[in-house]
Amino acid sequence: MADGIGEEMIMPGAGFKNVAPLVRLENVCRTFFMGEVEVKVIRGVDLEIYAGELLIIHGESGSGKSTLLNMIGGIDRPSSGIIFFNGNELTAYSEKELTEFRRNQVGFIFQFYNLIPSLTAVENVRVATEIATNPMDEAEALELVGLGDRLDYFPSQLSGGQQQRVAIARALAKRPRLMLCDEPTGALDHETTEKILQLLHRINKETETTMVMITHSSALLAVSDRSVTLSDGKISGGRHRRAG
Ligand SMILES: Nc1ncnc2c1ncn2[C@@H]1O[C@H](COP(=O)(O)OP(=O)(O)OP(=O)(O)O)[C@@H](O)[C@H]1O
Repeated sequence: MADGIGEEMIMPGAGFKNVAPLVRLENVCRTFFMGEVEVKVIRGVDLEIYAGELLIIHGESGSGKSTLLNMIGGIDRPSSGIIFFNGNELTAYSEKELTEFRRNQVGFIFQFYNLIPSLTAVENVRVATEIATNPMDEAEALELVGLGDRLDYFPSQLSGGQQQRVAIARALAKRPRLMLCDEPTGALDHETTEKILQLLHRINKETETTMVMITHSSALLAVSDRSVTLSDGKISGGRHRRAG
């Protein structure tokens, strides 16, 4: 067994031990039907995510990482099992409550930035702030990601890394409790990847926003608080950063 890998190591790190989890998954399963064929993608996941931590989810392609992230973010619902957010049973929410939850509590960042081409950077961020209850100023959010001088640029006038920064600002501007990042650097070159991951790490530490991220980057793994591995629809192991 590799150093630091094992059942005991998927428990939260030292700084997170004595707090109630922000998110708790209990025996979560997700099955899809392809015609008559039943595909069991997530097969009994128990997981706790602590406020302020940066958790990495690993796993081979097709292991169910995005499916799991989507259920945590209220984009999708489990076929069975329970998810709690901040002590409330997310899986019992109505569609309306789930929409409110996504709007106010969750910032999503995807591999492809999903910016609206006809809107400027500041207008793209406004798409999120307009419907959030306690947003930050759009310019402030863009300032935080290093784009204070690009407020009026359209996506086509920005590099891939800058477009992802706009997407990060859009997620951050809602002041979400939870940021969910699904391969946020999947479309970027090595150098830009490092910069975006550094930015996300800085945001996690400075704003204490809880972050769950699917990434293959070993650089981020070194500084993340904890990682878990998804294999065959279950959590098969993980590790957390050692103190010191
Ligand atoms: N809506 C759906 N309908 C049917 N099957 C689905 C659906 N969504 C996901 N799946 C299946 O679930 C499995 C896991 O998909 P998922 O995208 O969660 O994996 P992943 O680990 O994120 O993969 P990757 O690293 O390649 O992005 C795949 O076999 C996929 O085909």
